[in-house]
Amino acid sequence: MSAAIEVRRLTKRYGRTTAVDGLSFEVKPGRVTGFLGPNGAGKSTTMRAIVGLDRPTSGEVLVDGRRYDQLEQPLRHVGALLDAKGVHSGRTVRAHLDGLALSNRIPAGRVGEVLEIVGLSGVAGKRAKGLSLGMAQRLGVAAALLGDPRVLLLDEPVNGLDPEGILWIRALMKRLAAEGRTVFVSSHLMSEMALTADHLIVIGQGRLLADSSVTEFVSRNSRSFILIRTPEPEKARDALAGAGIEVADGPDGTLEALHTTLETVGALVARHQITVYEISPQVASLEEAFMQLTADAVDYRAKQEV
Ligand SMILES: Nc1ncnc2c1ncn2[C@@H]1O[C@H](COP(=O)(O)OP(=O)(O)OP(=O)(O)O)[C@@H](O)[C@H]1O
Repeated sequence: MSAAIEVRRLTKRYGRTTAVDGLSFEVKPGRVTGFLGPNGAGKSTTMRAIVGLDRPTSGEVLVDGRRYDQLEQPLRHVGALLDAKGVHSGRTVRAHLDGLALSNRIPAGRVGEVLEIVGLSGVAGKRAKGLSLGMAQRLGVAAALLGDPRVLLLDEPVNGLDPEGILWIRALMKRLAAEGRTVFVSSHLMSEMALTADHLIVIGQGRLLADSSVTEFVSRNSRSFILIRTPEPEKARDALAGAGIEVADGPDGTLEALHTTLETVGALVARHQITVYEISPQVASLEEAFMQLTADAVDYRAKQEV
């Protein structure tokens, strides 16, 4: 399937700060693609470049094969939720969406539909600027959906939502992807992406660190082992080595048996009559894997050219 978003050698500098540094990747339809990176990694800058709000210093970004400013009716191609702070309009929720529909030649009837989708029909007459952050997020999503676009960009949509709102946005993103749309969603939380995304683009300091399915990312980056706590570490180490099992030193004098199973280690210590206080399977969390991958790239000020 061809890509709906193509980022090609994108670089964006603000003065001496390089926010995005030669970044290339593609986002495909029919799945949720998570855009992950620590604070200041360049996610928002990349998303703003996709919808033409930031001009690349070099490189280009295409949506459906064209630059955003070449799209005839951009809102019908791509819908974006970029500013989590919500709408400051003094108009009502419905009037705000009516205005957007009118200026983008979208039939007025669509406003009622999107209000229904985001669950705001009941507050359509309320002033937009008085909405809670969670409701403002929903209004932002309604605006993004207004043109029934095939491509959706959501910058940290979970921010400010309560648990029910979080479940709602996750389900909505999955549904939109299942309809064959391209859903590109940023987050600085790996745990959130693990629950929502099918595919991951990971960046740090404006550069690509990973472009893979979530499953691949987990198997490549998470470390699992059998933890052994024993007063006879030397004996245990010899027994494991004798059975061809790789063993590493863990914290507090523990041992870590790699690429093996709980059953194998259990049978081995029994056969060698080794006293053990604990044998347990351990899996490094995805969050740890992500922190590990991005550790060198965390820099809240981004790279300064000297
Ligand atoms: N308009 C701007 N002027 C100057 N510097 C900017 C501007 N926008 C972004 N930056 C800088 O570019 C870098 C990348 O910022 P960006 O907001 O794209 O990162 P991010 O990954 O979205 O981070 P966060 O998760 O904190 O939103 C940061 O160092 C930021 O300070």
